[in-house]
Amino acid sequence: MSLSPQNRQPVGVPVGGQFAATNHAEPGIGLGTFASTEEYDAAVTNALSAARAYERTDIEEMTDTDFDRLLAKIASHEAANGIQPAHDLHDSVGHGGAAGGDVEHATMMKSLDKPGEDAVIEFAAKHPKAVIEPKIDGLAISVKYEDGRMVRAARRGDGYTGEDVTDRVRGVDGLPEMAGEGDYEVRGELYLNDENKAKANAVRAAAGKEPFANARNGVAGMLNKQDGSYKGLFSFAAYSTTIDEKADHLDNMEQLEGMGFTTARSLLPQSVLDAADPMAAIAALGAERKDLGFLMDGAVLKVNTAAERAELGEGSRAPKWAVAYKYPAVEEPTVIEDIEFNIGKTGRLSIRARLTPVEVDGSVVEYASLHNVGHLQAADMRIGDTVSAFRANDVIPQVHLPRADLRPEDSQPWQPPAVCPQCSEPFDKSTELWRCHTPECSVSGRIAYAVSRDAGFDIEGLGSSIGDALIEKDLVKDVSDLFYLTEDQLSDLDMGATSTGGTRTLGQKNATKIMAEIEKAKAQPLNRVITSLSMRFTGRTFGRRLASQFETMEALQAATVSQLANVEGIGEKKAAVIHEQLKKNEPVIAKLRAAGVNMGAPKPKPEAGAKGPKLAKPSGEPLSVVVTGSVKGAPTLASLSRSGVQELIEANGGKASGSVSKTTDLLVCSEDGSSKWVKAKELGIRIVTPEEFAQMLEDGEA
Ligand SMILES: NC(=O)c1ccc[n+]([C@@H]2O[C@H](COP(=O)([O-])OP(=O)(O)OC[C@H]3O[C@@H](n4cnc5c(N)ncnc54)[C@H](O)[C@@H]3O)[C@@H](O)[C@H]2O)c1
Ligand SMILES: [Zn+2]
Repeated sequence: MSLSPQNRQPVGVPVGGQFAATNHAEPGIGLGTFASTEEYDAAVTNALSAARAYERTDIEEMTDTDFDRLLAKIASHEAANGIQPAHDLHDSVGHGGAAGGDVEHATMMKSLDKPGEDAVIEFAAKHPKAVIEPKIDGLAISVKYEDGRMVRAARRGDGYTGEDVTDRVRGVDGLPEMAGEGDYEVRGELYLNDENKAKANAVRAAAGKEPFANARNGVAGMLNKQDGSYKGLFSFAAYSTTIDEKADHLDNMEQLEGMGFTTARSLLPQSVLDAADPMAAIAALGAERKDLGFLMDGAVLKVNTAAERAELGEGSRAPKWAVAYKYPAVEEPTVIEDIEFNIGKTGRLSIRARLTPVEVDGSVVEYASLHNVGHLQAADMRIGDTVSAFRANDVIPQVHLPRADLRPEDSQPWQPPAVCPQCSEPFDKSTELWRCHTPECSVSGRIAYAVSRDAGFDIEGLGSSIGDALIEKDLVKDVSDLFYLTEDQLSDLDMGATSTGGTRTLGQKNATKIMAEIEKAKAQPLNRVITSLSMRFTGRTFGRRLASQFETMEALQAATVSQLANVEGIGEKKAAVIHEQLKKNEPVIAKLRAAGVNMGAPKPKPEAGAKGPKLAKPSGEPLSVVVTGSVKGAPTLASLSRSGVQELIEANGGKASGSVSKTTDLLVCSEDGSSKWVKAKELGIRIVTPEEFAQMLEDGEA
C-alpha cells in the first residue's frame, strides 16, 4: 500500500530549539532521505527491531518521537526514490513488530491514524458532532463476555489474532468479571496509573531491576510476566463495544459505565469538541495531562453515530472514522556538563547528568537520570554532548539524542567507574543496577555488618532484605536504631508486593523472633559493639584489641590519639582516624548505651598471689595462638564461630592470630598434615588438639 501524503508527515515531533521540526512539514520535505541504500536498509532494520521490542517487551529501543521520525524519514526516502517497500512498517498493526496469538478477533483490532494537525482540523470540520476522548497510553485488549460473564481477554497482537491474557487481567480495576446480560465484546486500554507504577517499580527494585522506562513499557513488561507478580496493578478503560452496534458511541459508553466499566471518556469527560477550533479542545485536554495520574499520549476524535461510522469505513491498519492527535513530547536542547555518581542508601549506583539548566515544559531541568551503566554506554552520551532533555510523561527528566555534529573534538567515550568511587571496592554487577555493599558506602552494608554473626551483634533472622526494608522506610538509619524497633513496626514492615499485588508484611512470628534476638544482642561483648559501628580500622581484630585495652566504651571514648596509637598495630595515623570517628559516632553510641547495650566493664584486678592470665608466658606477655580447622571435637568450643574462638583466646590473655610464623607460640589444630601444621612443625611450634586446648583453658595451665 502506498501512503497518502498526509500519512508521511512526522507525528509527535518535539518542539523548540534546535530539535524543532515542524508539524506542518510538506510531504517528503525536511524529512530528508538516506545517503545510501545501506543506510536505508539499516534504518528499516532498526525500526523493525524497535517495533518488535515495543510490541513484545518492556524495552524501549528508541523513544516514540525518534521512532516516528525514523518512520517518516523511511517513508520520505521511499517516496523520493520510488521504492516499493518490502517491509510492513507502514501498514501493519504494530508496524510489523506485533506477534499474533491463540485468540482470533471477531473483527480486526486496529491502530489509529495520527495524520497531523491539519488533517485533524479537516476531520473536525467534516464531522462537527465528533467526540473527543483521551488517548490512553497502554496496551489494547479485547474482552469477550458471554451471558454477562467475562470469558476471554486477548491482546491486540497482529490485529487478527492475539495472545490470551484472560487470567492475567481478571480482577483488573475498571473491568468487571460480571456485567450485564448477553454476549458482547468490549475493547479498551490496559494501562498503569502512577500509583500502581510506583508499586510495580518497587517489585522491580526488590529484584535489582531498573524501574520501567515509562508506564506503557510497564504494562508490556508486566503483562509478559506470566507468574502474576504484578497482578492487580493494571487498570482498564473501555473505548469501544459491540453491545449495541446500532447505537451512538456515547450511548454505548454510558451503558458500559452503568455496568461497572471504566471508559476512556469517563476519565476526562468534560472536553467538548468545538468543530471550529478542534485544536483548542485538544489543547485543553492536553493541559490536564500532568495531573491525570496516568499516561495520556494523545486525543482521539471519533464520529458518534453508527451511520457515520459505516459511511466512513475502515482502512487496512486503522479505521477511517477516527483520528488521533499525538501530543508532542516537549524537549529542549542542552549540554551535559558532567556525569555524576551517587551511591544510594541501599548501595545502588545511580548515574545522572548535570545539565546546563534549561526550561522544559514550564520548569527548569538541571539534572537528568542516566539510568544505569548499560543504558549510558549503549546511548554513547558523553560529557560535553548536546542532548535533548525531556520529561516523557514521567517526573524524572531524561536526556537522549546526543548530537554527533555538535560533539567537541576532544570528546571521549564515557567510562564507567572501575571500582566504587567512594570506597574503591569492586561493584556487585549481578543486576542492571550496580551496587556497592561495603559498610562505608551504604547504610545497607553497615547494617548487614552490624548484625552479622562474625563481626557484629549476631542478630539471627535480620537478613539483608529485612535490613533494606527497614532502611527504605527510614526506620533504621544507623545501628542504634535497631534497638529501638517495636514489635509492631517489625510485624507490619512492608516487604514488597506479593504475587497477587497485595503487600507482604514481615508478620508477627518473625517479628517476635527478631525482637528476642535484638534483646539478646544487647549483651554482646564490647569488641562487637565497637565493630558494629563500622568505623574505619576497627574490624574484628582491632575491635578486640581496643576492647581488651580500654575495657569500657567510656574509656575508649576518652582515649587520646596517642593512647589509641599505643594499641598494637594501630599507630598514629590510624589512631587519628579512629579518634575522629569515635567523636562522630557519639550520638550513635549514646543511643546504644541508652538502649541498654553492653558498654564493657573494667576487669577485676588480679588478687595478689593469683595466677596470671591463662594464655600468657611466664613473663606475662600474651601467648600468640593460631586456631585452624574445626574445633567441633571439643564440646566447649564447638558452638563458637571463628570470631568466638578468637574472642575466647583474648579473654584468656592470649593473642589470636590467623597465620603461623616465628612469633607463634601455639597452634590449635585437629588435622595433622595441613599446611599450617607442617609450618608449625618446621618452626618447632607447640601443637595441641582442640580438646587439649579446651582442657588448657579449663585448667588455667598453658
Ligand atoms: N518507541 C518505539 O520504539 C516504538 C516502536 C513502535 C511503535 N511505537 C509507537 O507506537 C505507535 C503505534 O502503536 P499503536 O498502533 O499501538 O498505538 P497508537 O499509539 O498509534 O494508537 C492506537 C491505539 O491507541 C489505543 N487507544 C487509547 N485510547 C484510545 C481511545 N480513546 N480510543 C481508541 N483507541 C485508543 C488503542 O489501544 C489503539 O490500539 C507509533 O506511533 C509509535 O509512536 C514506538
Ligand atoms: Zn563503595
